[in-house]
Amino acid sequence: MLTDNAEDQQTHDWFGDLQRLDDWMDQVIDTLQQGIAAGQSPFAAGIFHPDGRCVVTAHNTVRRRNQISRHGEVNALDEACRLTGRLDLSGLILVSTGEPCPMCAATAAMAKVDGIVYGASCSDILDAGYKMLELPCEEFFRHANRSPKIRGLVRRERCRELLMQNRKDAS
Ligand SMILES: Nc1nc2[nH]cnc2c(=O)[nH]1
Repeated sequence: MLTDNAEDQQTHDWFGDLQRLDDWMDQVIDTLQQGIAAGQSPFAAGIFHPDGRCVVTAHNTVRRRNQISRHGEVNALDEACRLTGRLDLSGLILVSTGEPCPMCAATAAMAKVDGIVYGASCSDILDAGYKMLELPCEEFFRHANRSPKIRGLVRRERCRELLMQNRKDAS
């Protein structure tokens, strides 16, 4: 049975807590900047409890690993599964500096996350020269049998700026 405290944590209105969403995105942006310093593409993601606690953050490692699927979101989801020992991440929130592409959205759906928060939009990512399948995340989930709560454009200007400063064709 849940204690009162645990119940509070489960029912916390993270979706409407704009300060919390900004704080989460700031943590993920720090990880993105570590990725850039390590020569990686400007994307990162994290997995959080609704009560605020961070399970993990991870940046994109496509270049370092030479693996096309190593997007920030997939790395964070994989690592959260490893750390928690669960393949079912229901109750947790995926926070990403960029709108999840269909591969990342599908991985989030498989992991059953309760929510997705993203910064830069699909069109911001394309503007910075990163090709993605042009299917907005909300559109993807309209066709899926699970629908996490989705909150986009959190710290969008900062996430977009980091994309534009690290354009794909800049190197
Ligand atoms: N959302 C997202 N889009 C990308 N496009 C290229 N890499 C990435 C990534 O890691 N995340």
